[in-house]
Amino acid sequence: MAKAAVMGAGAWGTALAIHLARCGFEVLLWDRDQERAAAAQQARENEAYLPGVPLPDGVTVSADLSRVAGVPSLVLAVPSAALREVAGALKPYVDGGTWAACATKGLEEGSGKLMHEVLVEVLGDRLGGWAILSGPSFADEVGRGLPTAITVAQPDAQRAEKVAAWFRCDPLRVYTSDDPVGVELGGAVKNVIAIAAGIADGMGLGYNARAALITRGLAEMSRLGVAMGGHAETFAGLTGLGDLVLTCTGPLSRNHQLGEVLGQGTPVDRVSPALWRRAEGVRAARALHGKAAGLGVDMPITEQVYRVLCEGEDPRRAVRSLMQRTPKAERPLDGE
Ligand SMILES: NC(=O)C1=CN([C@@H]2O[C@H](COP(=O)(O)OP(=O)(O)OC[C@H]3O[C@@H](n4cnc5c(N)ncnc54)[C@H](O)[C@@H]3O)[C@@H](O)[C@H]2O)C=CC1
Ligand SMILES: O=C(CO)COP(=O)(O)O
Repeated sequence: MAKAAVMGAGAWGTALAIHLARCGFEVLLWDRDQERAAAAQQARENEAYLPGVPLPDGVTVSADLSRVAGVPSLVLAVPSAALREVAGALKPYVDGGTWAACATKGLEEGSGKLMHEVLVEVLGDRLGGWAILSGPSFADEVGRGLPTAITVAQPDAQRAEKVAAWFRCDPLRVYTSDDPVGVELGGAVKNVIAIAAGIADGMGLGYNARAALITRGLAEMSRLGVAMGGHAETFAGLTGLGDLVLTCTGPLSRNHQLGEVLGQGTPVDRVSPALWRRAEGVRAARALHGKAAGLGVDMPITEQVYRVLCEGEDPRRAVRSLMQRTPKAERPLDGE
């Protein structure tokens, strides 16, 4: 039986491990926490992160990293803040026979690097190959076997196809892309826009405001993505528009949930630490703030989310600032 290892036993890692077991893999699900790993292995359920979804027989949960040695298919599903550390810890256990799919959505804070750049920097010379996995995919729904479409991205089509094939069984439909920059950037920016949409919903601003945020969020995502070397059309796909629609409208999104409590008037320092930590958009807003400024790209919604999260801006003032910007012609994919 083919073997796979999923790094990170949070909601997404657990859902992907369950899915790979469905596709016929014998899966090691690695949790950094020994006690939690033992509890999930015993209960056949990850009660802490994906409650109510049983672990199939093909999934073994363990905190023993050395069990990754010799496993050819690796999936990284840790938060962006942990990717460099976890990839570094994997060094002794991977070799040219190991291929890695990175399912993390975000940018490295400080460096502003994309996740595949971090992965290649740390493990690139050891791995046989890598790809990015992204798209509109709530872990809970994938875990429960609901139909989902995702994208696997790699500049080389054959390599993308090799990794996409791991995930190709019901209920996942897996597309490929040759644009990892665009695919990844979409997944990082949508988290920030989902916070904005959550804020608007929390303030009761209505469906019109939400539609405007999704559309103008797509415009700023595309602007930055193209400036970074991504392809404009990628942002109209699953990993751009698709994931924006999901997380800006779906109450399951942690980023949307965070925005909603802020929009309802909870001050930033009163937000539950777990929600703050689990919303990738917080780290992405900080990273994108620097990146957009460095590249001279205008990202007004991201900028206002950054101000609300990091500078204590009142969401009502943030909305006013966005509404009072100088009127201009609408050029959705490359203009202002
Ligand atoms: N939950 C979802 O529906 C989806 C999440 N993602 C992405 O997957 C990544 C992980 O998200 P979730 O699983 O939802 O997060 P989560 O909050 O459910 O779980 C995070 C997991 O990472 C572990 N972790 C945290 N710091 C660590 C470290 N330093 N070393 C090792 N492990 C560490 C935690 O113990 C926990 O098991 C994020 O980038 C997220 O954007 C992508 C698609 C769907
Ligand atoms: O990326 C996701 C779905 O595609 C999950 O979104 P949240 O991290 O906002 O929950």
